[in-house]
Amino acid sequence: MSQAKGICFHNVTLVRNGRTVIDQLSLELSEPRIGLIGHNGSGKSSLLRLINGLLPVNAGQISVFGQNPSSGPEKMSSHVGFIFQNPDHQIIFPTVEEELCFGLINQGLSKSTALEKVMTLLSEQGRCDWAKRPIHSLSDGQKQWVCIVSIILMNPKVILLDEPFSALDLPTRYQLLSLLHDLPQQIIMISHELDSFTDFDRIIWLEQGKVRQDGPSDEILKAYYADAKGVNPR
Ligand SMILES: Nc1ncnc2c1ncn2[C@@H]1O[C@H](COP(=O)(O)OP(=O)(O)OP(=O)(O)O)[C@@H](O)[C@H]1O
Repeated sequence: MSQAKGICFHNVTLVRNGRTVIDQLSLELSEPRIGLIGHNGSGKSSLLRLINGLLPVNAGQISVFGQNPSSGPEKMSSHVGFIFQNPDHQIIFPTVEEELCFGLINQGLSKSTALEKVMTLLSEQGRCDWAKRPIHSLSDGQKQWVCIVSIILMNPKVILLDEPFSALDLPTRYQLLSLLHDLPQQIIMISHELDSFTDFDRIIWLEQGKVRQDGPSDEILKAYYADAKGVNPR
């Protein structure tokens, strides 16, 4: 298994509640933009959770930039940022400023340096006035923006997004997609909104914890649509 360069799965199996949900999966994930698709329950979220150590493997090995995710999500946080579907599962502080400072302070920055970084980024985004805003006053899209920005501040090597747009309207989705589009980090994203994968390098289609198809996004999305419409019944 090649190490250090990126994310590698070698014969990985994950069992949840007695059911095999990732089945002897071997993958190298090195492209800058990778999409994960598949029907409900096919194992997409489980796969992302293996990468940042939220779930431990039952068999096989995973290497994430040379590190074993079994060291746990906190240890992985300098390499891996995770954005959940529901921002309320991620946000823990009452104001935007406190939420954004938290990860940086966890990474060892002083409170004042963390605040300086947060204010610089808010200013770059034209949102200085957001610093003191109570989280409960934000819409779902605005909360998701805070989650994405909090991950960007921590500067991980890869950002994992688990259906980040499912509760958002179209304009908010496009704003967040444009924010993600310009980031230098590798992105691995799950979405059922397939037009979110415009410009992605690679799409992996999961089925029952195995790869059904894997390749350039146009090709795989076309096959997925055709399958869903029953054009290519198996
Ligand atoms: N917390 C859990 N405990 C036990 N089993 C779980 C848990 N979450 C999911 N599973 C099981 O793991 C399998 C894969 O689920 P997973 O959430 O990874 O699929 P998914 O492809 O992300 O689905 P969806 O598109 O519905 O989000 C499913 O069979 C599901 O029942």
